[in-house]
Amino acid sequence: MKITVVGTGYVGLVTGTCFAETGNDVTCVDIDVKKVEKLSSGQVTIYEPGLEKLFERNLKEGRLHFTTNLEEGISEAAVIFLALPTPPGEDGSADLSYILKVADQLGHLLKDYKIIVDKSTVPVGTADKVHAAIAKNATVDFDVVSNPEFLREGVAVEDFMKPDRVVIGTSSERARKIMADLYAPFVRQGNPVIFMDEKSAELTKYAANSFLATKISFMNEIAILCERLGADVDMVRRGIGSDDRIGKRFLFPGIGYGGSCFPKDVQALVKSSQTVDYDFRILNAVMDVNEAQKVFLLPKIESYFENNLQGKHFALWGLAFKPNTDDIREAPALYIIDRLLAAGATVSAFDPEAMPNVKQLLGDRIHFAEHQYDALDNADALIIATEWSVFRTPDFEKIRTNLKDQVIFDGRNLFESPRMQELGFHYESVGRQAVTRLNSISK
Ligand SMILES: NC(=O)c1ccc[n+]([C@@H]2O[C@H](COP(=O)([O-])OP(=O)(O)OC[C@H]3O[C@@H](n4cnc5c(N)ncnc54)[C@H](O)[C@@H]3O)[C@@H](O)[C@H]2O)c1
Ligand SMILES: O=c1ccn([C@@H]2O[C@H](COP(=O)(O)OP(=O)(O)O[C@H]3O[C@H](CO)[C@@H](O)[C@H](O)[C@H]3O)[C@@H](O)[C@H]2O)c(=O)[nH]1
Repeated sequence: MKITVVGTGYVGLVTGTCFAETGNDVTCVDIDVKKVEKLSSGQVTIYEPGLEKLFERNLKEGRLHFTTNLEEGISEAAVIFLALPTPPGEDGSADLSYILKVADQLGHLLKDYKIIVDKSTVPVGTADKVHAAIAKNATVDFDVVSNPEFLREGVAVEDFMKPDRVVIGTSSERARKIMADLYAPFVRQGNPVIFMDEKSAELTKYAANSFLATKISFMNEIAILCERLGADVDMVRRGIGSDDRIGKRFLFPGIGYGGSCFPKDVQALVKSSQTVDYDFRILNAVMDVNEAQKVFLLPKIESYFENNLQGKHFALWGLAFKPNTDDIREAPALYIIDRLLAAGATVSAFDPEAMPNVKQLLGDRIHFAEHQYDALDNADALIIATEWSVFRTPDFEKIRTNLKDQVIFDGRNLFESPRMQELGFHYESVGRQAVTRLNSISK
């Protein structure tokens, strides 16, 4: 099938590449000229494990094309996916201007029946708005379908190729058949395509993200209780996660959820609720807890250094909002850095992929280390903000000798507390009791 993806960012590039991989002829359209040039010349513009190989193969075999020209890009397509940004507007509700602008243009450009698919995360009622914006100028028949995307960054290819489910919202029988054909290769594993109306599909996406964010904020509050009551959140997590009704996943406490989706989508659902005169109380609490959680380590750090961070130097491992991505949108590490700098401290950071993005944002306000161990030089303490695999089994001897003082604040619970104590560290984490060194080995 010939398909077009409008918007070749994270979701657009993965969507286009994966549809090409299943034999479709895919044209990706983007207004970013540099991005289109890079992609056309074979350069993948995002860091996503497994994507490059698929991208190169499909580009070489002629199933992937890139253009900045919308008219040319959609001319032969049967299905047009809109994978455009829906950032928070000034009041926190989803900004639909990117989507509606393209919808408006499409109305002028459609020459035969096409399906226009909202792949972006959009509030309930957007399919109707997109339909109206196209219909204003269109002279041919078309359908608008809601097909939200559930991929996670870092495992995006796997999520797309083997989805837990595909949600397709449409009231058109014609569109339903074409969408079912398009997704047939992805649901061979027995996972379902769930057909529903457009509004339910739109709400499903927000409900999924908001529910997952709720799980995280809930566990972060349990972690606080664990610390105060003398319990261990790892034990509690295992204890409740073994109940199938609760499930093992997304119960990891930490320093808050970040990324380009949860923060904006939870906020957008709260705003949507307000438009129908409903105060979504649980989600307001989820957001409050997350705000506090992003800087959860700060009071621990301040207390250790007796409320004086002036002149202190910190090593920071992890800048991306989670491992296996270079994405720093709403990354908790950035909030920690801000607070440390404001308190007069300095920071030397290391991240396997995200440093170029942070450099663009912060310039020389912090130091970027060549290697994870270089970041430790002369540091008063190590702070861990992202659970990259390379941080999980470090050379503790190197940490000990490179750090000025053997102190670790771990926002991702990477290590076992008793072991850290044996190794001679002062170690504080999330939802577990702080341990202090048995034998202090200060330099
Ligand atoms: N990033 C994720 O993990 C993820 C997962 C599921 C859903 N989503 C949702 O998918 C949507 C897209 O997210 P993203 O992270 O891919 O965004 P992104 O910012 O990475 O990419 C958007 C792309 O659209 C392009 N663009 C903007 N205006 C355009 C126009 N008029 N014509 C053509 N291209 C245009 C931009 O240049 C950019 O390349 C959002 O609604 C997001 O909430 C994101
Ligand atoms: O137990 C957990 C799991 C996750 N997180 C944090 O939650 C955030 C989001 O993580 P994750 O969901 O893995 O990343 P995203 O790539 O943002 O994916 C989410 O957002 C996407 C965009 O809407 C959806 O498509 C995905 O289904 C949804 O998982 C990150 O900051 C994680 O550190 C935790 O703190 N504890």
